[in-house]
Amino acid sequence: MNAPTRSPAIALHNLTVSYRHYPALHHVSGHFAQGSLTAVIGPNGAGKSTLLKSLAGLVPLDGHSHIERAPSLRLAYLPQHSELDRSFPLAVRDCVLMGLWAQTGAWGSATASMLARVDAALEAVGLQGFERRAVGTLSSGQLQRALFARLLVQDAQVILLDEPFNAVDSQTTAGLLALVQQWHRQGRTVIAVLHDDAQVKAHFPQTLLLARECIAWGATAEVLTEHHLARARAMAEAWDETAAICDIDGQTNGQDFGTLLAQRLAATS
Ligand SMILES: Nc1ncnc2c1ncn2[C@@H]1O[C@H](COP(=O)(O)OP(=O)(O)OP(=O)(O)O)[C@@H](O)[C@H]1O
Repeated sequence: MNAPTRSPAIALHNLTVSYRHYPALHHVSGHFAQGSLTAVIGPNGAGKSTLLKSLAGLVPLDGHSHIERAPSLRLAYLPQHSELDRSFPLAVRDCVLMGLWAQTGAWGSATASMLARVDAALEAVGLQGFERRAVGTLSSGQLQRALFARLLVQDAQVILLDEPFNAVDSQTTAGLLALVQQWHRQGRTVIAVLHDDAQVKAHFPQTLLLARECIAWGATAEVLTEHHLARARAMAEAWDETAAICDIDGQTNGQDFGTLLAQRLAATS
């Protein structure tokens, strides 16, 4: 199954990422079309966050992998909640202003127009009046809105969202989803890790289903089939957490991964 046919914003060539020689993601190839809106789904531990981190340039790729994108492409990344340090003493307005870091520089000061952009972004996410609040005092939903405001001021062409609606109530989710739709209409490329299949079906035209490798990638209705989902679950059950190497022939750590996987898949067909 192929990813969309519009020109690629980002192409993955045999993308493989390992942690301490243990493969979290392997041999993923395909592309995110420019302006596409893609959900990345899969079981826990499927490599979804690793994919986003590799796109953001935060983890090293294995030797034979390559991510192809224009060097000038501006990219914004929203990590998972659990990876944020909320104890850092930072006011909401400064947190959002960090989205303009490329323009302010590490020691530069914000101009009046930058502060106006920050305030407009805070208003767009319904956080006017919260400018001086410490981020550590915000609720989960308020913090996520502040982080979306930061994405707004970043004005990136590619936006990476890792479980953006986790621990967020339905009303806030609806508001944040409206922003995602707005980014899509503006022609930005949006890639979001999600766990809610109904949400994916309703709002995300493209889906990449991962189980450490690509199970399916294309139009959401064609990817979210019981066959593909069962295959992803079977892959997850067959994962060998102690495998020491990633081998393209399917042999891991001296064990016949292919035979084990075939048994699991036969049980689901
Ligand atoms: N920094 C790390 N060091 C070692 N192993 C890691 C690291 N980060 C992730 N992993 C491992 O890589 C695998 C893929 O993790 P990843 O977080 O990408 O999966 P995920 O699909 O996002 O999972 P979830 O749905 O649970 O968030 C997991 O087995 C995880 O334990």
